[in-house]
Amino acid sequence: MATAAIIGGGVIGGGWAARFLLNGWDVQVFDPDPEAERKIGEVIDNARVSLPGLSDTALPPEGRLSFHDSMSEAVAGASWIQESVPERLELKRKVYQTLQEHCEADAILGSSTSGFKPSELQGCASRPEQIVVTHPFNPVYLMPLVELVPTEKNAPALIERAKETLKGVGMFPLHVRKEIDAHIADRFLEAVWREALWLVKDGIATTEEIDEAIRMGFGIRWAQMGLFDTYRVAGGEAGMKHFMAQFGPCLEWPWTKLMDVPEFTDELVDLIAGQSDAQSGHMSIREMERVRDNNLVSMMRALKAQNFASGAVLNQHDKKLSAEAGMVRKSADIADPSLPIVTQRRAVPVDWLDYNGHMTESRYLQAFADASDRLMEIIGCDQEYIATGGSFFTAETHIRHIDETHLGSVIEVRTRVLMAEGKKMHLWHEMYAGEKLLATAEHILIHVSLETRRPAPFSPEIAANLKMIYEAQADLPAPDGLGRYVGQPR
Ligand SMILES: NC(=O)C1=CN([C@@H]2O[C@H](COP(=O)(O)OP(=O)(O)OC[C@H]3O[C@@H](n4cnc5c(N)ncnc54)[C@H](O)[C@@H]3O)[C@@H](O)[C@H]2O)C=CC1
Ligand SMILES: C[N+](C)(C)CC(=O)CC(=O)[O-]
Repeated sequence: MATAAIIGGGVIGGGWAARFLLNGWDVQVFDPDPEAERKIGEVIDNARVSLPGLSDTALPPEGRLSFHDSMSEAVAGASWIQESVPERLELKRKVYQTLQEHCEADAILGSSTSGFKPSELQGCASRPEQIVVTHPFNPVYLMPLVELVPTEKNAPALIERAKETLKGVGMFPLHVRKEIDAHIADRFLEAVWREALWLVKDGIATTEEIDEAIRMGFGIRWAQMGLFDTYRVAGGEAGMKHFMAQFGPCLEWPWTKLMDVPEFTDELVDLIAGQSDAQSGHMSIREMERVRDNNLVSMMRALKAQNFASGAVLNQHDKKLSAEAGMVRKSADIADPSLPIVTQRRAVPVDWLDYNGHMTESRYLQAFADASDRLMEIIGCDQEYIATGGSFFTAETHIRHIDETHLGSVIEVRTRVLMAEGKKMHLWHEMYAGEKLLATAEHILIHVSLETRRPAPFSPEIAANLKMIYEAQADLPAPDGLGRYVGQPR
C-alpha cells in the first residue's frame, strides 16, 4: 500500500487527503491546528459522496487515515509528500528543511503553492531535486488539473514518476515547462478576479451579476473547449485568423483595466463581502460545497459521455480502476464459472437520483444493460467482434425493484446464464449493495447480424463460452422471481 503525507490540512490539504485516501493510499496528516481532524473529516465525508460518483466502476478500498503530532512521524514511509501550508515563502522553506531531515530521499515533495516558483521553494533546501510544484484546484478530490512545475534541478525520471502518481489517483498533470509566478491557470484567474473587482468597485455590476455572466455563458464553454478552441469556432469557417482579425483591434480599445488592481480599502472589502453575503449568505459553506460538488460531478459525467476534456481523463481512470479491481473481461478470467459472474461494481452517482431521493428507475435498466454488455464482452461479443457484424439485441426485459438504492452506495450486479441456444440467450441479473438484494432483471437477448438486422446463429466462440457458463451454473437453484409477470401477486 502506498503512503502519502499531507503537511497542512486546510482547504487544499484536506482535499489532497481525500483524493489519495479514496484512491486507496494510506494518508498520514500533520497540521498543528487542533481542529484539523474535524475539518478534514468533513471534507472527506463530502468527497466520499461525490468522488465515487465520477467513476463507472468501483474505487479501490479506502486507505488508512492517521493524524500525527510531528512532521517526522507523518512522513515516515511516505513516497509522496504534499505540502499545503499557508502561502508564505519563509514558512514553506522552513517546513521543507524539517521535512527533508526526516523524509525518504527519493520521496516526491509536491507543493500546492498557487504563486511561488519551484526555484523559490528549492532555494534553501538540502535536496532541491526532490521538490516540485504540484498546484491543484479546489476541490482537489474532484478537479483533475494539477500544474506540475519542475526546474532543471528535478531529474526527468522524478518528473515522470510524479506524472504517473498523479494520473494514478485520477488527476491530469499539466507539465508547466517554464516556471513563472502563478503558473498558467492562476494567471487567468487573477486577471479575471482583478477585472471583477473593478466592476464591483465602479458600481457597474454586483457580485451576483458577475457570477451570472460567467455561469450562464463563457464558464460553460470554457469547461469543455477552453479558450483557444472556443475562439477558433467563433471565427466561423475561416477559423482563428478571422477571429483575430475581427476582435484583435478591440484589445486596444479602453475595455480593460487588467493591469491595475483596485486598492483593498475597508470600503471595497465591505462592499464585496456585503454583496456576497446578500447573494449566498443563506447557505453554509459546507452546503455550498455540496451544491458545487454535485454540479461538478454532473457536468464531468456529461463530458464522460462525450469522452471529451475532463470526461476523457475520467474514462481513462475508469479503465485502470476496473483492471486493478480484477473485473472479469473474458471467459478465461472467470475464477469459478459455477457462481454468478460479477458484471458491474460501481457507486451510485448524483445524476442517478430522482425527486424521491433514491436511484431513479431508468438507471436500474442502465446498470443492468451495462451488466449485459459486460457479459457479452466476456463471452466474446466485444467491440472487435461487433465490428465484424455480429451482436446482440435485447428482445425482452423484466425488472423487479426490491429495495431502495441510495447516493454513493456501491452496487454490484451478479449475472447468470439461464439458457443459451441457437440465437437466443436468457440472462438473470441480481443487483446488491453488500449482501442486500436491491433489484433483479431478466432479459432475453437475440444474436443478430448487423448487416441484415435479423437473428443469426452465435459464432462458435460465443456458443462455446455460453455453453461453458450455462453448464457450470446449471446446478444453482432457480432464481426467486424468475418468469414473473407484471402485477403477479407477491
Ligand atoms: N484555497 C485555494 O483555493 C487554493 C490554495 N492553494 C494553495 O494551497 C496552500 C494552502 O492553502 P489553503 O489550504 O487554502 O489554506 P488553509 O488556510 O485552508 O490551510 C492551511 C493549513 O496549514 C496549516 N498549517 C499552518 N502552519 C503549518 C505548519 N507549519 N505545518 C503544517 N501545517 C500548517 C494550518 O493549520 C491550516 O490548516 C497555499 O499554498 C495555497 O496557495 C492552491 C490551490 C487552491
Ligand atoms: C485563489 N487561488 C489563487 C488560491 C486559487 C488557486 O490557486 C486555484 C483554484 O482552485 O482556483
